[in-house]
Amino acid sequence: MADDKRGVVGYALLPKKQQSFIQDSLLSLCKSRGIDLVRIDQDRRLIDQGPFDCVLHKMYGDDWRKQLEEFQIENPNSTIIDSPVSIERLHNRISMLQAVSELKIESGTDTFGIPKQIVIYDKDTLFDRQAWEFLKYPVIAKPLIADGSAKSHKMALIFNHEGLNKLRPPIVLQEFVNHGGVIFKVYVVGEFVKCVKRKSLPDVSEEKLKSLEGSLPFSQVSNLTSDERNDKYYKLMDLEETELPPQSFITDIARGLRRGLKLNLFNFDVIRDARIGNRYLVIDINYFPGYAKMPGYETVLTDFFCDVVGKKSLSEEKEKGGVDKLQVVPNCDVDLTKIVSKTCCSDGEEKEKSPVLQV
Ligand SMILES: O=P(O)(O)O[C@@H]1[C@@H](OP(=O)(O)O)[C@H](OP(=O)(O)O)[C@H](O)[C@H](OP(=O)(O)O)[C@H]1OP(=O)(O)O
Ligand SMILES: Nc1ncnc2c1ncn2[C@@H]1O[C@H](COP(=O)(O)OP(=O)(O)O)[C@@H](O)[C@H]1O
Ligand SMILES: [Mg+2]
Ligand SMILES: [Mg+2]
Repeated sequence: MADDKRGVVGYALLPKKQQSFIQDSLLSLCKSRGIDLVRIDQDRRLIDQGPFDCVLHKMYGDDWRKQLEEFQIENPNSTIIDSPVSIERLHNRISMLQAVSELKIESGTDTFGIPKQIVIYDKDTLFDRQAWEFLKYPVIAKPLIADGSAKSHKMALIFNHEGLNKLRPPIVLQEFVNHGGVIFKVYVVGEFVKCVKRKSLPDVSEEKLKSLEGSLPFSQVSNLTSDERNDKYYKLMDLEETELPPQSFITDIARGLRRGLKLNLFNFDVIRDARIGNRYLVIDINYFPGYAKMPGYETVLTDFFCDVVGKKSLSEEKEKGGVDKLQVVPNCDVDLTKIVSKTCCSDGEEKEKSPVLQV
């Protein structure tokens, strides 16, 4: 694109996402760099709107997917961020983490992987302890489907057999790994990678486990409100004291995942195994996460949009075209493993997240 021609990025986001992501500060920075962010009207067909150099979206469903396909056929030069097929892989907590297991990275002394886990489709298997004897209590029960619904975030820490009663398969049972109560969130925007710290579930000692009963439901613990964060229980875990993982190691994983998943906009959650100080476990990958919580998100996203629509980024402008252009990961045709469309974890009731975890 000639650098004097404006780039147009159309966005299709749910109202909550639009509110958090499309901030005036982002709009004006984009504008000053020759990019217009334009809302896609979801009451009209996508194909009747535009032109868009890029379509940015976090919308689901067959109809939307068809609209994107139609749009791409009519507008082959437009870039869709990201391909619905690639995004769908993240809607299943098993296929999501397979991408991590498939990664081959030379990592020196630090190692990475995923926690031991099993997918449970029925109650018989759930209560058949032999079927998952390789998992020791405590375990975390997660809904198999991670489609962004409130239900898909409802989890439970299971301390013993009694805690299984409230679970509703299909679920993933995953080994709970003590990690010092701090989680690392790694935000990826194209080639850009940023790792931040957030509070997580506290460790469960073997001693404590003996006295714990049944299960403990929780939801989106890393998104605590500031009141919850100041609660004396969470204050025990000192975020500042916790060292970040080595940046180059995290960047290698992030870039490997980006290529493996064929996605440009995602984040992943990493914990450091408290038993083995240099072992890192990826536990969750999210499409188009809450970027507005990332310091300087406006610059990072604006640079990315410039790359996508073929405009010079700020650093290129400064260096007068001296650096290579970033490559947007192209759309792909990944064959999805089994995707189940409905699931429920725990007792399925609408419970509030529990700010104070009595572990
Ligand atoms: O709303 P936010 O800003 O907390 O962002 C959520 C993410 O929080 P994070 O950026 O990782 O702290 C959140 O990440 P977690 O699953 O909490 O690790 C999800 O990405 C969530 O999307 P969805 O509900 O899974 O579709 C994200 O929600 P949406 O903004 O997409 O609704
Ligand atoms: N295997 C695990 N071991 C220890 N803590 C975990 C594990 N899996 C998840 N958690 C904790 O539970 C939280 C929610 O789990 P996660 O898989 O990230 O679900 P969500 O998609 O709702 O964010 C994590 O942020 C972390 O605090
Ligand atoms: Mg998470
Ligand atoms: Mg998630």
